[in-house]
Order: sequence, then structure tokens, then C-alpha cells
Amino acid sequence: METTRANTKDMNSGSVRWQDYLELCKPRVVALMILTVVIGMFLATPGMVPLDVLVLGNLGIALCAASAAVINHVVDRKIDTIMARTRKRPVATGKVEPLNALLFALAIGVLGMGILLAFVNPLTAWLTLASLLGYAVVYTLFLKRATPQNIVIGGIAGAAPPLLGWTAVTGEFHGNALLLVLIIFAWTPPHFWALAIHRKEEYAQADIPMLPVTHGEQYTKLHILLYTLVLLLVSLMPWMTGMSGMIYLVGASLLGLRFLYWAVALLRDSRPHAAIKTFHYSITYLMLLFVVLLVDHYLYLG
Ligand code: HEM
Ligand SMILES: CC(C)=CCC/C(C)=C/CC/C(C)=C/COP(=O)(O)OP(=O)(O)O
Repeated sequence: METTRANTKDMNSGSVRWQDYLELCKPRVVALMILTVVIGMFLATPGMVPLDVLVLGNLGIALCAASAAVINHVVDRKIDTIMARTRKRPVATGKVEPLNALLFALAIGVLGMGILLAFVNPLTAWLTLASLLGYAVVYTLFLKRATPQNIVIGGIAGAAPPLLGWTAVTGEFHGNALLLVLIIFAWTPPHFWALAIHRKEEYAQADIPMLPVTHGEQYTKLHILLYTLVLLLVSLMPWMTGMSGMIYLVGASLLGLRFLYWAVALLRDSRPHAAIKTFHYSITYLMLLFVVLLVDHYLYLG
């Protein structure tokens, strides 16, 4: 038994590659976050974002977000082995030792914070650290295992990136930046619960109290629809407040109505694979919504 475990470990740790460390950083999630950071930066100023803030701000924030993602892999290594979606992750399989992953998280986290403190500003650095701890510690270690509202509360940390971009440029809070945070906050439940419906059995097996497990699929689908309605309303606020113009109004409405279509299809079970399709659409939605915000910012038609 011992020999087998040692052999497996040798086999796994012998083939550690840099791609394993990259995977621990959840690069695609961080990439979308950085898109919202960049757009938060551009919306904060009528002109050009200073190049040093653009490059170093995004680098620092990305390193901290990646650090949080690595810690998430370490904390979740046991439950990750139970779920098919996460079973092959480098720490879960033993390919990367938890201690090595933690040291990696510490290194990139300290580097990210150092960059933000030295070259951006302290407000952005501390808000980024709060998001890092909010996700890696508050959400992953406590909320995820404690309540089906885990992702609603944890969503505050995930929603912060556009605010981080804004403060990186201006050094202060602004209502417009908080509107962008509110959009991602309202988007998170439909984004995640759609996937959680699709993966309900796995979460149940791992004993994680995600909403479809604790309250059933129909209840979750109803809440996805309600949050999608809130999202549609909140996404129109940049236009209502005069922050964005007609291009944004049209874009946000079309994207939001499409989201609503999927939320209704999911509730009525009228399309095959509606849950996973809603999840995929949520990502396209957020990406396009922020692109439209940027286009509108520079081509403002009133
Ligand atoms: C508490 C908040 C959030 C939760 C619980 C959550 C949950 C998840 C989960 C479980 C996945 C599947 C990952 C996988 O298959 O390995 C996922 C994928 C994804 N999430 Fe989220 N998410 C949250 C917030 C965000 C935010 C704020 C963003 C970006 C702004 C984001 C962007 C993405 C992207 C791009 C993917 C696809 C990743 C891929 O294809 O590998 N998520 N999310
Ligand atoms: C500094 C900063 C901006 C930090 C942001 C933190 C961050 C990377 C948030 C990602 C959100 C996310 C993918 C949650 C899923 O975790 P999960 O554990 O529920 O999903 P999993 O089962 O796929 O690991």
C-alpha cells in the first residue's frame, strides 16, 4: 500500500511541468477578470490610461488573482478528487505537492502586492488583497462548505476587478466603478448556479451545499431567472445614470434579453442541455457587455 502510494507520488511528481502551475492559476477565469480590470481602467478616464498603470496594474492584479486561485486548489484538494470536473487538477492528483503550490501562491501573491504598492497605489493594493483573501479564505475555506449562499457572498470578491482597475487609475472610489461591480455581483449567481445544476450530483457527492443540492433544481432555476432579471436591470444603470450612451443601451439590452431567454428556457426545460449552455452564455455575456461598455465610451453617441 505504502509502496503503491510512493510509486504513484514519484510518478506524478516526476512529471511536473510549468503547465501544471499555469493550470493552478485558473488562467481563463483570470483572463476574463483582467478584461474587466482593463475596461474599468479605460472607463475611469476620458483619455489614455498611463502605460505604467495599464501594464503594472494588470500584472499586479493578475498575479494576486492567480495566487488566490492556487490557494483554492490547495484548500479544495480533497473535494476536487471527488468531482469528475476537478479530479485531474495538479494538486488533487498529487502531481504538485500542496506545500509547493502554497509557496508558489505566496511568491506570486507577494510579487503582485509589491508591484501594486510600488508602482500603482495603496488603495488598489489593499482592495486587491481583500479580494484575494475574500476568495481564497472567506469563500473557499468557510462559505463554500457552509451555506448555499456561498457564491452570492463570495461573489463580492469576484466582482471587484473593474473597481480595482478604476482605483488603479484614479486612486479613489467612484459610483460608476461600483455600478460595474454590481453588474458582476448580479451576474455571478446565474453564472455559477447554471453550472451547479449541470454538476449537481458531483457537488452532492462531495457534500458541498450548493443551491441545487440543498434546495433542488427548480428552486435554483427560479433564482437564476430572478437574478437574471436583476442583472438586466442593473446592467441598464450605466445608461440610466448617463455613464454610458445609446450604443451601450442597445448592446446591454440585446445581451440581457438573450440571457433572459436562456434563464426562461432553463426554468421551462424547453431546450436540451440548457444548464450548461446558460453557463457558457454567461461567460460570453460578460465578455461582450464589457467590450460594449468600452466601445460606447469611445464612440459615445449620447
Ligand atoms: C464567486 C464567484 C464565482 C464562482 C463561484 C465561479 C465558479 C466557476 C466555476 C465552478 C467554473 C468552472 C471552472 C472549471 O470548469 O474548471 C467557472 C468558470 C469560469 N468562470 Fe467563474 N465563478 C465565479 C466568478 C467569476 C468571475 C468574477 C469571472 C470573471 C470575471 C469568472 C469567469 C469564469 C470563466 C471565464 C470561466 C471558464 C473557465 C474555463 O473555461 O476554464 N467567474 N466559474
Ligand atoms: C484578487 C482577485 C481579483 C481575486 C479574485 C479571485 C478569483 C480568482 C476568483 C475566481 C472565482 C471562481 C473561479 C470561483 C470558483 O471557485 P470554486 O472553488 O467554487 O470552483 P472550482 O470547483 O472550479 O474550484
